[in-house]
Amino acid sequence: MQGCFGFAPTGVREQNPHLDLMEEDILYHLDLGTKTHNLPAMFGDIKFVCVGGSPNRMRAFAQFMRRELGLAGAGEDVADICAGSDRYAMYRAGPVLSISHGMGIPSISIMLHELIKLLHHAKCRDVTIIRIGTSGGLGIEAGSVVITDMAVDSSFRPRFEQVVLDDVVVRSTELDKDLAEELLTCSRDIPDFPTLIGHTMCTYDFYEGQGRLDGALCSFSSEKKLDYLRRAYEAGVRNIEMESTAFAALCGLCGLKAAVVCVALLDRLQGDQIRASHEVLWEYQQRPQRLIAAFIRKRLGLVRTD
Ligand SMILES: O=P(O)(O)O[C@H]1O[C@H](CO)[C@@H](O)[C@H]1O
Ligand SMILES: O=c1cc[nH]c(=O)[nH]1
Repeated sequence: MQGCFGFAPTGVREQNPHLDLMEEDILYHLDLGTKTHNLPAMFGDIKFVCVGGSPNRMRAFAQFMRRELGLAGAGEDVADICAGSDRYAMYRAGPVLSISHGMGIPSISIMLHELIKLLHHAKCRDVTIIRIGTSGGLGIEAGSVVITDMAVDSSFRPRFEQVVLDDVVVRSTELDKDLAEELLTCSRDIPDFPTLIGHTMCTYDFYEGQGRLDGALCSFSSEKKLDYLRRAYEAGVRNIEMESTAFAALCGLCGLKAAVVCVALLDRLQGDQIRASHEVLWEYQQRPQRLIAAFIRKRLGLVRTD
């Protein structure tokens, strides 16, 4: 079959027949390409891909993973593989790739198209991809980590609508249930913060789209906001962010086992503004990273000696 992607042992689920007709594939926003780079040599052994909004977070995660995996060069700065492009940043730590995706669905979609093609060109197999992000919690304590069982849209439906030409194509947002359970099991070894499984609501906006009263525009009352957030809670939503439905849809269609793990920066039933200090927020951001490091170490059969 032409232009197929099949990272999971179960094989192919999506195809782009045009790709095989192209002599060269330029991954413009990553500043990589099939003629300019030896992608199988650079990335063929990648087994885990972790993505998150901010370049600094993803650099810190790669440095942290180097230490956690006991790799040579741990403690030194890591090089940005996409330094020729200032759209996204990409770092490596052994079999782990750490990439930033910016904010919102358009930004993560562009990155994922190019990343998935990169993994395909590099002939990667059995890749697990995890979004490690931040979110607004719903009825949960700030600092809690939510492992997403289902990514839902702002009407609490497990679907992602992609406009393709002049059609709206509806895609499933199912995530890998076994992977979510495996992550929950790993979290039991990290007692310093609560971790739970729940639905994650993905919106197109941080302010009106997430029912905030503190944006430049707001046309609803405090009562309407709370009614909406309470209905979301009753539908099983435990946190709100801005990429999970597109992430789940694209990864699922391309055969990647995917998970979303986000820390809650606040409880949206209590307020809208993020008031925690930079130090507290930095520590919160590290919580999903610690959980994923424990998961990767376990998958690689590494035993803690410290
Ligand atoms: O913390 P990250 O992963 O960037 O993601 C969350 O933070 C951003 C909003 O502040 C949105 O992109 C949302 O999804
Ligand atoms: O409330 C929040 C916090 C982080 N990210 C979001 O998308 N929403």
